This record gives sequence, C-alpha cells and structure tokens, in this order.
Amino acid sequence: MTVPNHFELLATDGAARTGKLTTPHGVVRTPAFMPVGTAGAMKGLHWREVRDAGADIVLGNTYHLMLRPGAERIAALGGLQKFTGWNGPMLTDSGGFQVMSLSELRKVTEQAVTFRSHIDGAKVELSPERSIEVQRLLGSDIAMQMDECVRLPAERADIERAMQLSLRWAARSKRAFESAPDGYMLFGIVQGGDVPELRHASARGLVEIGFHGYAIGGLAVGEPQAVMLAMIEETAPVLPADRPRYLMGVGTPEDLLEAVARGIDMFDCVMPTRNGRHGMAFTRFGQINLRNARHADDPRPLDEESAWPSARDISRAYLHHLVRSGETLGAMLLSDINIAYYQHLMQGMRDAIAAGTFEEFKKQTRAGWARGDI
Ligand SMILES: CNc1nc2c(CCNCc3ccccc3)c3nc(N)[nH]c(=O)c3cc2[nH]1
Repeated sequence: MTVPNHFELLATDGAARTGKLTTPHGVVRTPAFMPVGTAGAMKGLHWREVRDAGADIVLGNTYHLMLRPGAERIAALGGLQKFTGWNGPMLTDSGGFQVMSLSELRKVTEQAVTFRSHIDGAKVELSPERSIEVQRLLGSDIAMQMDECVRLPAERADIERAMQLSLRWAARSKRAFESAPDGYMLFGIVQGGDVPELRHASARGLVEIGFHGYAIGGLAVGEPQAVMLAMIEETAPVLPADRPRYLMGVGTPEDLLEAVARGIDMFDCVMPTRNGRHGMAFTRFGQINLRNARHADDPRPLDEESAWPSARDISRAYLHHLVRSGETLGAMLLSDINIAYYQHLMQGMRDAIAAGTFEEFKKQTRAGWARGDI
C-alpha cells in the first residue's frame, strides 16, 4: 500500500520548492530550518524565543535523551512536547550518527550499533528496532531510520558497505514503525558518500521501500561544499518530487541557499546556537566575530534594519563586552540573533519561490554577504 503523503507543494521556481508539511503537532512551512535542541533544550534560548523567531519545528536528540532521562521516563511524562514545553512539531534523529560522533568503544554489526554511554559508561545496544521504539516513546512527529554515515573521504568499498547496511536497516526501521498512529512520519536516509552511482542505488532502494519523506545523509561530514552540492544534484532528481527532502546537518546560510536552489526542503544544523555561544553573529553582511577588538567602541547595532530587536537595538560594543567577559547573556543574545537570522532567511526564500523571484533573491542575498561588515 502506498505511504500517506502529508506534504503539499505550494509553488516551485526552477528546482526550488515551497510547501507545507502537516504533522500531528502542527504545520511546517518549507523550505524549513530546524533548530537543534540537544538534551531536550535549545541551549541558551527559551522555547518562546525559538517560536517567535519563526521556527515551526525543532530537533530532539534521541541519543542523549535515551541515555538521560530515558525514553520510557519521557513517555511516562507525556512525551517530548509535554516534557519540554515545546508544543509544536519535533523531528528526532535515529541516534546512530550521534553514537559515531560522541561515544567511545562503539561497534557496528548487522544487528545494531553497540557503544558505551558517554554519561556513565554503561554498554548500550541501539538496533533499528530499538531506535524506532525510542523515537515513538519520545513522541516525535518525524522519525528517522537507523543508518550508518561514513565520514569523507572514504574508500568506495566502505561507502558501499555502509550504504547497503543502511538500506537493510531502512527496511527494518519501516517494519518497526508500522504500528505508529496515522500522521506520524518516518523518513528514509540516502547514503552513498561521494559516489554518484551509490547515491542513485540508495535513493532507488529507499523509494522502493516507501517512506513519508527522504533525507540526504552522509554529507556535511568533511567534504568540500562543491562535492556536497554535486551529491544533492545526483540524488534529489531520483527522489519523489511530491515528498519532502531533508538535508541532514546543513549548514551555513550559503549552504541553505544553494541547497534550496537544488530542491531541498528541510535542514538542521547546530551552527546558529553553537557559533552564537562562541561569539559569532550571522547577519545580512555575513558572519561577524564579536570577540574581535574592532567592536569595542562601536555603538552601532549588528543591523539597523533588522526586524529582530536583539539585532537592531543592541550595540556591537555591548555584545563585544559580554562575549569577552564570558557573560551568559552574550551567548543567549547571539543564539537568539542567529536563530532569528536563519528563520528570516528561510522566510525570504519561501516568499521568493512563491513569487517566482528566487534567482533574484539569491543574487541579492549573496551580494549582501559579499559587502562584508561595513
Ligand atoms: C553536521 N553534519 C551532519 N550531521 C549529520 C547527521 C545528524 C543531523 N543532526 C541531527 C542532530 C540531532 C540532535 C542533536 C544534534 C544533531 C546525520 N544523521 C543521520 N542519521 N545520518 C546522516 O547521514 C547524518 C549526516 C550528517 N552530517
């Protein structure tokens, strides 16, 4: 039977698309940027700030939450939305990627990924079935299949092995997901590294199995931007045009612009909050490092024309002072400014695609970044 489709395409402009994805906890406007919560929180931000900035959906972290406070406990407390107070749509990753990047002593077999918890060293086994069970217990609106992501550069043989394993895990993930109530979604994840024919095989295999949406994984793992964009061009056309496409772990504002131009609908990245905590601000003029001494006496705000109060009403001198003195408020303000910038950029793309002016929008936006911080 065909998998229900909760995605509605509203307009296209070249390969760029704008649409809406309906989930049990609300509607997601695409192209969408999904801020990444870590252990059930958006570091340095209140949920109301995330919502006010324009985010429709956030990421929850399966790996962290299953270790602490535990998926069964969150389910007993009413699920992730109730537990955290974020009452909108949530997407959770399957946890495999975080295991490979966060934990020691891990091993990948046909059955599962086994690893030692980075919290208490306990041995944990994460199979496709357990990952789906955890994501169901968390109550996430969009779950991800369990997969194996290979860092680049890598041997073709290893990329092929991981891609084939991920396809077998895709089928197991879907079987484990069958009992989910209507409206909840499961996305497959395309692997295949930087090898076009492996990308094609992975995408075709996933479409054969059938998912609510399709993620492009195995990118933003050390490859040059040109390789990432080439793999999107190889993969997107093989995926169903009427289903959402999610590029995992991406990226800078420029990455978002170029990937939307190639047909991507959803993104997640830690950069807005992580860079914010390190004193970096994303603006219309590109990135500005507020740690830099040149801001010490600058009374100007980051952007006098910004619709976002923190970017329009706070001086660079004050932000510089907060960052230099390690005041928590510095990290909070910059995280807020960056999340708002990303959401403002996505709204601009959605409007431009709907108006058929995406190419012009891209040109103007890049020109702003090129102006640099005057
Ligand atoms: C940064 N570059 C990058 N990230 C990737 C991720 C994780 C996406 N972010 C999820 C997240 C959730 C909670 C907290 C933090 C992050 C991937 N996830 C999966 N499952 N598969 C991938 O191939 C894959 C590839 C990636 N590349």
